[in-house]
Amino acid sequence: MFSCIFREGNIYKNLCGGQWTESSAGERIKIYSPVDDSLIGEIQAQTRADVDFAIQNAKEAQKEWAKIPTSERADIIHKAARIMEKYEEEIADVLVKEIAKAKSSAISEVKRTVDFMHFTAETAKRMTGETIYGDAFPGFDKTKISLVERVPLGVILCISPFNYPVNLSISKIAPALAGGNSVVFKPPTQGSISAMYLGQIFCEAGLPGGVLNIVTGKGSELGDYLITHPGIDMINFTGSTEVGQHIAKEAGMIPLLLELGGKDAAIVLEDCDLDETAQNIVKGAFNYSGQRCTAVKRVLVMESIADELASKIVAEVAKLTVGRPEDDAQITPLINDKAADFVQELIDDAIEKGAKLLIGNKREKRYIWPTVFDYVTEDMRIAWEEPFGPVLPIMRVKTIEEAIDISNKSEYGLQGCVFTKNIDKAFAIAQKLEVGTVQINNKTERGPDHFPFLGVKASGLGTQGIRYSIEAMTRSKAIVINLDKDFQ
Ligand SMILES: NC(=O)C1=CN([C@@H]2O[C@H](COP(=O)(O)OP(=O)(O)OC[C@H]3O[C@@H](n4cnc5c(N)ncnc54)[C@H](OP(=O)(O)O)[C@@H]3O)[C@@H](O)[C@H]2O)C=CC1
Ligand SMILES: O=C(O)[C@H](O)COP(=O)(O)O
Repeated sequence: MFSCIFREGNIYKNLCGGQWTESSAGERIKIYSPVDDSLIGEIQAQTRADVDFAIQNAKEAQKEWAKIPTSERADIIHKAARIMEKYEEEIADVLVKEIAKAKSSAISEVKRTVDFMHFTAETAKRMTGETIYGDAFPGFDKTKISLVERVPLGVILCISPFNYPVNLSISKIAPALAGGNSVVFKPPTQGSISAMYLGQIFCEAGLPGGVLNIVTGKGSELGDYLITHPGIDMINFTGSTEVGQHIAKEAGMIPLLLELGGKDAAIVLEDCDLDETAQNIVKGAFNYSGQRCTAVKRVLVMESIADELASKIVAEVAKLTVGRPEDDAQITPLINDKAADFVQELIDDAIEKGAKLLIGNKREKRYIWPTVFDYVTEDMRIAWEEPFGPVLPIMRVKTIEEAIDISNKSEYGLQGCVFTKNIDKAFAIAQKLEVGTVQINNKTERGPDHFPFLGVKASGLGTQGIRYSIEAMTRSKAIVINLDKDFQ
């Protein structure tokens, strides 16, 4: 086997067709740290010809990979997970520099990814097909039997976002491979170096050449060529609603799994435990500086307890540390200037339209101090738009119906949460919220990773989650046996 060394100095190469490749145009993209603008490394700016090469290799390798018994495919995924543990510290350090994730969260991302891989390998081994007898349908009998198995879709294009470049990449790649597919993986440009370790670990684990192929380059330049390529059989994408909707328009008649933006609401009723609720909301809103699709992005609170909740939220927010990710600060610089400018725009709009600033509205370059507004009204952008940054709007409501109505008016439908001790009320609200998942007495969040995770409306299409992802990237194949009726 060729050596698994994916970098020379700080120049990173891509695993492609079982080789470590460079851009055929000889072009590279420099990756700088959002923390201090230092140069972290250079990735390949690949061309259309490189994409063709990756997809052609994926196509050929998939045929053989699908023939390998599931247990052997699972063994390779287990092995890759064990190898990833070896790189835990190194990958976490890259995440800290490349996407400004606090060190402890970066370590958690790697650990969660290792667990995800082991669970995927085990789940794949336990997935079964089914046998259906004809006699349940009028006019047929037991001589007609359908044997239904799940078969791979072929070549899966996996595209992941910057905020979890390791975990949200493996949450596509591992289930795709487990199901017998090959993969063309396009990591986020800011996040590529962290994501590139996946090529390294699968190479070390002995994954056959061509089964996993990495393509790097700017989505705005290479994206359309990838998503419309006739060699791609399915697209599994996590990222912004804007790009997700563009993919849905352009991709043609292939299956899509899209996990997009959100505007998750926390509905807070009078009888909740206010201390726990405030702590939950603050964690949910400000982890990784709010750069999570599942972040709590607005609070809809009953008027009678709004003052008390707001002061408890402010007390929790005041404890958050702002600083460098290597020092494990809770609020770290946003991913780029554009993101910080956008968050500042939403803050300025809220102030201009009369929201009451409770804490925050301080900025230094890409650092935005955690900001909370009270008395946010429906005419303000922050009531509807996803900041992907550390800003939390509080909207006061008079009734449960009003809270449900505001929650459902959003274009998004990822998650929602309800805080109350009354399970009957919680359940009734949960049933009315137009979202993929409702959390009762907990912040909105994706995990544990074997639960279904999905968005409705502009938040997505299809369902992720270990078993659900394997199902989404395989299809039913039926073979019907027609027995001789004379032997019945
Ligand atoms: N629902 C969910 O599970 C999640 C949703 N998100 C959402 O993602 C957004 C933040 O992530 P961000 O990375 O900025 O999202 P983007 O949509 O900007 O980018 C996501 C990925 O798509 C690529 N891309 C960009 N343009 C195209 C194109 N035309 N065709 C194909 N691929 C393309 C990007 O590449 P490049 O980096 O080179 O531009 C990147 O790899 C937020 O809106 C957030 O809510 C994030 C995480 C989870
Ligand atoms: O990228 C995201 O925002 C994730 O899908 C949410 O994951 P989390 O709830 O585990 O942070």
